[in-house]
Amino acid sequence: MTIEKVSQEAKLFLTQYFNETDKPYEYLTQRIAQVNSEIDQKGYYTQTYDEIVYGAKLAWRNSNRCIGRLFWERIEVADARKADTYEEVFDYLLSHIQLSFNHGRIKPYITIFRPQQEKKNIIKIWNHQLLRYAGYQTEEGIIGDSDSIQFTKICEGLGWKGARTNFDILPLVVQIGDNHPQWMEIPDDIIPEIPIEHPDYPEIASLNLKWYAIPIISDMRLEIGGLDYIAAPFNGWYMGTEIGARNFADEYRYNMLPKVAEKMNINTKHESNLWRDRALVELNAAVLYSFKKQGITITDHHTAAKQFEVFEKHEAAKGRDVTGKWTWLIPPVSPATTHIWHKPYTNDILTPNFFYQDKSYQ
Ligand code: HEM
Ligand SMILES: N=C(Nc1cccc(CNC[C@@H]2CCCN2)c1)c1cccs1
Repeated sequence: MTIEKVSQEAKLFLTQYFNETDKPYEYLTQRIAQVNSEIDQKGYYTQTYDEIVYGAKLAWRNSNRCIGRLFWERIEVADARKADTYEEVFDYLLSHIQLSFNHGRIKPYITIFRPQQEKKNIIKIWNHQLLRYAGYQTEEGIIGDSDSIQFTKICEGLGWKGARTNFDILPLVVQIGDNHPQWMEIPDDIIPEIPIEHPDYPEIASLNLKWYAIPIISDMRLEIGGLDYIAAPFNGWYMGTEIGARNFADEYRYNMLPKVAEKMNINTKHESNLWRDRALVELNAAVLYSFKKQGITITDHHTAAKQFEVFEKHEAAKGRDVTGKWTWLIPPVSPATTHIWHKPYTNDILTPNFFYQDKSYQ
């Protein structure tokens, strides 16, 4: 991005921020003048804490694929822009896991490291999520999460050794500047995991399924006012279908539907008895039941859709259009039972926002 572009994006963001928070106009013109002189000197500018907080909230509100946006104003921000060493970065990441977990009452949280524009000691997080299971391709087939096979190879190449169970939590992998990446095992006692059981089908527990409590996305770029925060891990809480209808159900992932059907004693010979759908619903019910039993925040897809509908009403009341990506907003279980199925959304890309970025490894 050229420095003219940074200045233009800064002005757009600051104007939106000051207007939406009813700050006096002269404060805005002063801040824009200050930012422009800093950009003239350094080619970039430093945002205030309040600016990165509002920027993170706007990025969430603008996330077209997110059904959880009702709570966009309720996110806590850890300002990690001063972090400079591997020790400091790993410490922020472990704190993020613990503070967002909050003994099960999960808090939306984002940790923001320095922007790419600062050039020195650029921090890159190689993990897709801070908590995720390893995957291994073996002669006998796949062990663990097939989504992680490539990253697991990278980790083992860096010296990490997985136990080769279906649920090995991967190490944190961080790279500062052009230095060699460093990895760190996450201590067992801060990894919240939930064993999966079903209130009416006791046999399901014997599948020995479990999943980690918090999804913390750590490989997206947060863009605010022309600055690129390429390390800005953020979390919400899970929607049960993510685990029950995708992670456990996809054939190329844990492929559990045939096993769940067997534990429910339903015949799997003919698709026409909908054994796959019965297994899917009860697996999703088991995920929701198990999280709730352990007191861990989770939402079902019906509640999440209703909350999204309230978000749409709030935005309309503020005179703002809701942008969305329909194919991501509809849940993978019973999508047509939600209002989302029955209405169109425009997928305009606004900033601030979260974007995919090239993997730090290939
Ligand atoms: C508070 C509870 C939240 C829930 C229940 C929720 C739910 C979801 C779900 C189900 C998806 C689709 C994921 C998939 O299909 O792989 C999603 C996508 C997304 N969410 Fe949320 N979300 C929440 C909070 C947040 C927060 C706090 C942020 C950021 C500050 C966020 C940003 C995003 C983004 C950027 C995507 C798209 C990711 C991609 O394109 O791969 N969400 N959300
Ligand atoms: N509940 C969540 N789920 C979520 C959100 C964004 C991205 C993801 C991971 N999506 C990647 C997978 C793999 C391909 C399609 N989905 C999960 C949240 C994660 C972080 C904040 S909310």
